[in-house]
Amino acid sequence: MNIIEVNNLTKSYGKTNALKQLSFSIEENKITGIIGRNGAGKTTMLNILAGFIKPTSGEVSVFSENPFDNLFVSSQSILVDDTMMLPTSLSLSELLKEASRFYEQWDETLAQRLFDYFSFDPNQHHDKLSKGKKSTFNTILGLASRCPLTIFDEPTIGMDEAVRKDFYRALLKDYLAHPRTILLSSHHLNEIEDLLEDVLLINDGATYLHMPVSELKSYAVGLKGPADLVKKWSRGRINLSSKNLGPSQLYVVLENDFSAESLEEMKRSGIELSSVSSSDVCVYLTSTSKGGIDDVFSDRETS
Ligand SMILES: Nc1ncnc2c1ncn2[C@@H]1O[C@H](COP(=O)(O)OP(=O)(O)OP(=O)(O)O)[C@@H](O)[C@H]1O
Repeated sequence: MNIIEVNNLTKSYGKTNALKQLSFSIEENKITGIIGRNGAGKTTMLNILAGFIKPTSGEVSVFSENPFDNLFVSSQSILVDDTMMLPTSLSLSELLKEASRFYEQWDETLAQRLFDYFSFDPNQHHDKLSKGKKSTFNTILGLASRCPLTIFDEPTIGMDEAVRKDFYRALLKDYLAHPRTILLSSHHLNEIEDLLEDVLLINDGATYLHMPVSELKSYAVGLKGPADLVKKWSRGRINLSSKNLGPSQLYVVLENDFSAESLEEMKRSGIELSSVSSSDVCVYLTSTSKGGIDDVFSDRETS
């Protein structure tokens, strides 16, 4: 069953089109990574799903309802991000108590265990927390709420590496024990890909790709070797990235629609094949140039 249906969703801010005819659907009880470059429209889209922003046009349905300003949708979903506005007059322990009153499926024990594990002071106030601690507290709300739709928009901002790992682990363990629909936006696909079932790649306000992460891992292949040979195999193929590795050596990343026989033949002819991480695939697919940052320096290097 689809919990989210988005059709031709557009959101404009004056002349800026943050979302352009975005369409996708999300199945119940899956973890989907929301991936995209800066300014792609991820936050705008997630805020529309949570009912905080009204679309300019198009259709959005969450739990079969229009999410905008919808009490049912807000009781069944939570959006965790670094702009969460929590009452400054309440202490952290009072905030947890308030959350337990609002969210039907709130897990008191989990909230308290995570709170203690991350060494929070119950009398501390949210607005006085450091950036990383604020993010950590917000993720406790996200996990313990056990909302059927849980949205994390770049939840690890400011967290150190150990806390990020702990959060991902806690998310996975809790999800396995209590499956629900989770959307997780991040700029670090390499860190979260093992958690994900699907990836939704947004580029310039539109859906670029929506597929199981396992498929994304084999989406592309890297070819390195003599330039003439690499060029021969690249002919007529979709080239995602290309880099000169010296006067006669070339590295290209191609969409991997080669047969097993072709890949074997390439190897025999002296081409080195390599896998391309799903994170790199997303970067290449959404890049405006084939050579990446190297293109900025290309004329200087050859002059
Ligand atoms: N309130 C706003 N007013 C005007 N423009 C906005 C507003 N919010 C977002 N935008 C614009 O909409 C586009 C999409 O922004 P959005 O924050 O959704 O992208 P994002 O993918 O979350 O980016 P990032 O990865 O950098 O957080 C950007 O061009 C942004 O400048």
